Amino acid sequence: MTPPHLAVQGLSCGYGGRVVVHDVDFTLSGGEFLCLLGPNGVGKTTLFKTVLRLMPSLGGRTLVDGEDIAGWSRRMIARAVGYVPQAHTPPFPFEVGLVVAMGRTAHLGPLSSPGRDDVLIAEEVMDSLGIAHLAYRACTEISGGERQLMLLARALVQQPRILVLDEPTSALDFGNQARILDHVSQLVHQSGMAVLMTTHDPNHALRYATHVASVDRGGRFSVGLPGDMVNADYLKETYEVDAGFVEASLANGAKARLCLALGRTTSSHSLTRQPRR
Ligand SMILES: Nc1ncnc2c1ncn2[C@@H]1O[C@H](COP(=O)(O)OP(=O)(O)OP(=O)(O)O)[C@@H](O)[C@H]1O
Repeated sequence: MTPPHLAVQGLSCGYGGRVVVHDVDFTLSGGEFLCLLGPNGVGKTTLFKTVLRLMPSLGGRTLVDGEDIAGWSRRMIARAVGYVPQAHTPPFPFEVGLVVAMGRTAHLGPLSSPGRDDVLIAEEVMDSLGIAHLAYRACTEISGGERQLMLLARALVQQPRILVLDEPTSALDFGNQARILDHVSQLVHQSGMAVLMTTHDPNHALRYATHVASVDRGGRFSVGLPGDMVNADYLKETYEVDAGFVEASLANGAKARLCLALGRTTSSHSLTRQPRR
C-alpha cells in the first residue's frame, strides 16, 4: 500500500453560512490513528462530512497525497477514503452480503457488478469482523450493532488507504468494541492505513490513538499527542466531569493509562448545553 497522506488546511464548516467548526488544520499519514473528541453537537460529524466533500466547505481545502479533492469524483475519493457514517440504514432490504460487496463499486467499471474476487474480499472482511453469518439477512432486519459492523465491513472492502469512522463503536458491546478497535489499530500499524475516528469514549483515544484532536463548544479545533490532550483539566472543561486516571497492564505487557469519570463538577447543570459562540 502506498502510504497515504491527508492534509486539511484552513477548513471551516457549517450550515447556510452558520459556522460550526472553524480554522481546522491537521495532517494524517499512514500509520497514524487520529481520534476526534468533543461534546455532543459541536460539529464532529459536520467536520468529517466537510473533509470528505460530502457537504460544501465554508473555506479551506482537503488534500489527499497533495491533491485538492474538490476536483475529484466520488469514485476517486472512495478509492482512497473509506467512510463509516454515524448511523445509516440502507433504504431497501438488501442482503447484508450485497451491501458489503457494494463497497467494491469504487474499483469497478461504470456498468460492471462485483466479480468472484470482489465477493471473496467481501467474505474475508465479513469473516474477520465476525459477521459472516449475517450474509443472507436483510440489512433492514438486523440490530444496530450488527448494522455498524456491516457498514465498517463495507468501508473495509473498499480497501481504502484512509479510513474515516464516525462513532463506529457506539452500538457495539464491550467485547466487540475491543475487537473492532484492535482490528482497526492493526490495519494502522501493520498495513500503514491512516485512520480518523470520532468517539465519545476518551479511553478509546488513550488506548488506540497516535494523535488526539478536539472540537470545543466554540467550534475551535486543536490537535496534539494523547498524553498531552487527554488530561483531567481537558475532561473537566470538555465534558464537565471530574476524572481520575488509572494505569492498566495490557495482554502484551505494555501499560495503558485510562480515565474514569468521578462525577459531575458542581458547575455542570444540563445534559445538552448550548454551544458557546
Ligand atoms: N443538516 C443540518 N442542518 C443544520 N444544522 C445542522 C444539521 N446537522 C447538524 N446540525 C447542527 O450542527 C451542529 C453540529 O452537529 P454535528 O452533528 O456535526 O455534531 P457532533 O459533534 O457530531 O454531535 P454528536 O456528538 O452529538 O454526534 C449542531 O448544532 C447540529 O444541531
